[in-house]
Amino acid sequence: MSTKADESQHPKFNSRKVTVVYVLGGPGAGKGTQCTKIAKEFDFCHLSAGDLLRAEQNREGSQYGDLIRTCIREGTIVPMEVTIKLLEIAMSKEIESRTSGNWSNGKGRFLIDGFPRKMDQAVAFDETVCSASLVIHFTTTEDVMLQRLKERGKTSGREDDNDESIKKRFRTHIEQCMPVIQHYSKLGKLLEIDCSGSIDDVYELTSEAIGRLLS
Ligand SMILES: Nc1ncnc2c1ncn2[C@@H]1O[C@H](COP(=O)(O)OP(=O)(O)OP(=O)(O)O)[C@@H](O)[C@H]1O
Ligand SMILES: O=c1ccn([C@@H]2O[C@H](COP(=O)(O)O)[C@@H](O)[C@H]2O)c(=O)[nH]1
Ligand SMILES: [Mg+2]
Repeated sequence: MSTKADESQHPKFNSRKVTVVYVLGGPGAGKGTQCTKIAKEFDFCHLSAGDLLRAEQNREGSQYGDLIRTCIREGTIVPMEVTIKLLEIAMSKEIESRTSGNWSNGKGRFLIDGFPRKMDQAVAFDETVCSASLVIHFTTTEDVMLQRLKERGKTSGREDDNDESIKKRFRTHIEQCMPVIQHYSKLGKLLEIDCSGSIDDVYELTSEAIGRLLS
């Protein structure tokens, strides 16, 4: 994978045709869980930045494998060029594969889960790939997130679902991700959803917000 930017067209996707929703929240807040449900009901493509990075980490011949592994274990943010390129490739593939279906004429809907995590990523993606229409921020306490991660860690096999990595991921969330959330709040694009309740309760609030966006 080359991270060389395509400078022929900026942004690559027109936000009037391609709807992008960023889904943010601390580690274990439930972003992936809610995105899976929304994608199914509202015909969104769900792209988890973390999942794309893990797949690239495990791809034979990837020059970024070691870098990604270290960042994930340490709870730090992978340089934006890598993550943005992975997202851009995944979006292009999805649009290409759906041109004969509901997404005709290059239209599309993307839930981008766990991205942008840092200000440089937010600015670069909005400017060069596609500007987000909405930013959902799932909020709850670290205690709730910790319990969810501990439970998930029993079976997830994720290298970062351990006490040491979780502590670092919480710190990164506060130091790097919160400024991104404040940025979108100032732009009037932020919707905060309390995710302390059950999966179904949180989904009710989330699906209402997505319904409003699409109406
Ligand atoms: N509202 C909820 N109530 C109870 N458990 C939940 C809720 N939402 C998600 N979970 C569980 O919590 C764990 C973490 O959820 P999920 O993987 O969706 O979080 P995430 O925000 O994507 O985390 P990460 O940032 O680490 O990828 C999972 O085991 C999931 O089943
Ligand atoms: O934009 C991103 C998103 C994620 N990362 C790294 O991946 C891990 C895991 O992400 P999850 O969303 O929890 O699956 C995250 O802690 C970062 O290390 C990233 O660098 N950039
Ligand atoms: Mg997740």
